[in-house]
Amino acid sequence: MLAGIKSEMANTGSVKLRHHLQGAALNNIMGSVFGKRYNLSEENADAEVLKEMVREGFTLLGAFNWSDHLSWLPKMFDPAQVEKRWEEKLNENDMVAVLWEMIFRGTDTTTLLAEWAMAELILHPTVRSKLRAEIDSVVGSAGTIGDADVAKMSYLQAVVKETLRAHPPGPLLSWARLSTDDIQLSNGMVVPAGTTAMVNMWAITHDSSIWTNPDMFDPTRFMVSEGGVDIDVRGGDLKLAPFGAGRRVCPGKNLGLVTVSLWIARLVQSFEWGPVDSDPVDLSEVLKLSLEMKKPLAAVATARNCV
Ligand code: HEM
Repeated sequence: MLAGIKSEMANTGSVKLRHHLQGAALNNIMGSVFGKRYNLSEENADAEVLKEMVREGFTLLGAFNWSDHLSWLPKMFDPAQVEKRWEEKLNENDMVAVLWEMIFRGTDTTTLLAEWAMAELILHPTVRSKLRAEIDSVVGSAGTIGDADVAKMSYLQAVVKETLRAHPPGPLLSWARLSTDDIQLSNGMVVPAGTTAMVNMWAITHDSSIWTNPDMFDPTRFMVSEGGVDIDVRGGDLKLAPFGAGRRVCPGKNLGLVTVSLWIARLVQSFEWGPVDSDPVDLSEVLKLSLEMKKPLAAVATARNCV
């Protein structure tokens, strides 16, 4: 990824970060699932097909589905035999689906989170230099950053948490859920069995009764040493549960957090980042199944001596 960014900068004078992140994300997941990696410095038909499948998967999953709202419909019309297969054991198609789900869920989420984080870092030079100072203090300006180093970087983790709060990649978690029983809420309301419910995590993470200045990008809110609070973003605190919580919590949450933290640390260590004057950073959002930057991030990345 770093070499690709350097080369695009040399050729065009600026860099569109998203496709570099998508390539790295795909390689990461394909490496974990199939032990396979692509050489992304040249065109690769397989990798392009996979990226297109991920894009299509998100569009389909986010599309309106009558069966989510009319619980009797699948009993009458169920071409994929979903109802019948509840009773069966996992077959080969199910296993393919599980592996595909990891590729599909693990690629876009990490890409988008890293893109949002870099956009905020470009807009906030003081946050960026504080992060750079932390990275340099842990590994030096040219040291290779590993997972163990990331664990020592509390400000980096705060930057990732603040990005998850400001721009949760799955703002509606998995969109629709169907309640199987009547559920009594703590405020006295009852959600009757058979209700389709959505959790709006974006609304929770922007609620001013929960967060001070929710529209401000401020990683120190998670720095205990600076008066902030350390929140477990992996489902332990519903104020900020960008991976969901409970039985259907994201199984890739630890991998996602480590991956994105490592990418951001390496990107900040390796390049000086700045905006493109003719193409400024725009934080407008577009909601697909995930929350994307409407205008993909363009930046100027000047290599430091460690690349
Ligand atoms: C920063 C990165 C990531 C974010 C923000 C994220 C977020 C989410 C969210 C919000 C859900 C839905 C949870 C719910 O409905 O309660 C989910 C589900 C899921 N995620 Fe992730 N995810 C990330 C990375 C990954 C990775 C790296 C993988 C795979 C290796 C992965 C695999 C899955 C799978 C398989 C599900 C479906 C779980 C189920 O339905 O039971 N995710 N993720």
